[in-house]
Amino acid sequence: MTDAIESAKKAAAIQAVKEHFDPTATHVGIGSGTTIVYVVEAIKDASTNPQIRFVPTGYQSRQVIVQAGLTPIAFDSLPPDVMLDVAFDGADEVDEELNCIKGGGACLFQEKLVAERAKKFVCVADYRKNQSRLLTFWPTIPIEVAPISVPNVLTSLRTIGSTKPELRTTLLMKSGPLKTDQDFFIVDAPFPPLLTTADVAAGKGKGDGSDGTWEVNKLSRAIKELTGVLEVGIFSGLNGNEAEALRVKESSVRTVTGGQKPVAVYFGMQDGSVQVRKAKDL
Ligand SMILES: O=C[C@H](O)[C@H](O)[C@H](O)COP(=O)(O)O
Repeated sequence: MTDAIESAKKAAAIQAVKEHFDPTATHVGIGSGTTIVYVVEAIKDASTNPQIRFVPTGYQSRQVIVQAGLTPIAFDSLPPDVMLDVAFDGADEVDEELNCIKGGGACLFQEKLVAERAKKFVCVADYRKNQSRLLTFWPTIPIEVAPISVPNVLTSLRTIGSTKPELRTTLLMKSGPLKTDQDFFIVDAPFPPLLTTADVAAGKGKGDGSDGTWEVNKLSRAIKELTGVLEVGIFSGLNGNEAEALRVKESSVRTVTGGQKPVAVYFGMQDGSVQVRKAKDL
């Protein structure tokens, strides 16, 4: 990585933590990847609560927490009524409606669990991830699948318009598929650049695959429906604020599922500045 990219990640992390981390927070989600390391550094400097607990999104994430001298708590040992004050994570690509592609580093299932458990989910990234449509620069949708289902899932993905979906293999000396924290595999599926909901409303395509176009949410649901798919690396739909507002409006029972879309994304730019893309209601 160049110094410019690393500096961009760090600048974005510092600003995101400054604006979204309450030093008295009790439970914070920590995502995976290289950018999150700068987030953890900034949180360590800012936290004033010795009782704070950090929920990791996998092995690497837990290592980052522990190496920073902070205390991890497993996702499944969270008391049922506890929502995370905030969850931070990286992203592989973000569109102008704040939909994200994640899973470039093979972490997406636990990342989605943690994002949905947070009152607010905040992403931090460098300028390469800042695009108007998903699948502009980042080439594929990462999908976590049960090993035995790989042939079926590949066939189904081709049927719904993915040109050349592939099982992700390790880049190391050994051959064979890469395994996730769940011991599952990752399939990377390319599609043409995805439409936003605004694109569909403007008549730029049906977005349901029938005319060769896919809208972000529709593609995410279509892939998730395939038997053998554990989770899709598209984070879309509601953000935490929207999910909470819907619960209040419908007087619905609180479920543990919040929003999976970030309320804000911080992009570190090449010139050292930080560009922030926020949800309308923030
Ligand atoms: O699988 C990995 C995660 O989704 C990461 O958060 C994502 O790939 C971004 O990673 P990085 O910060 O290293 O670009």
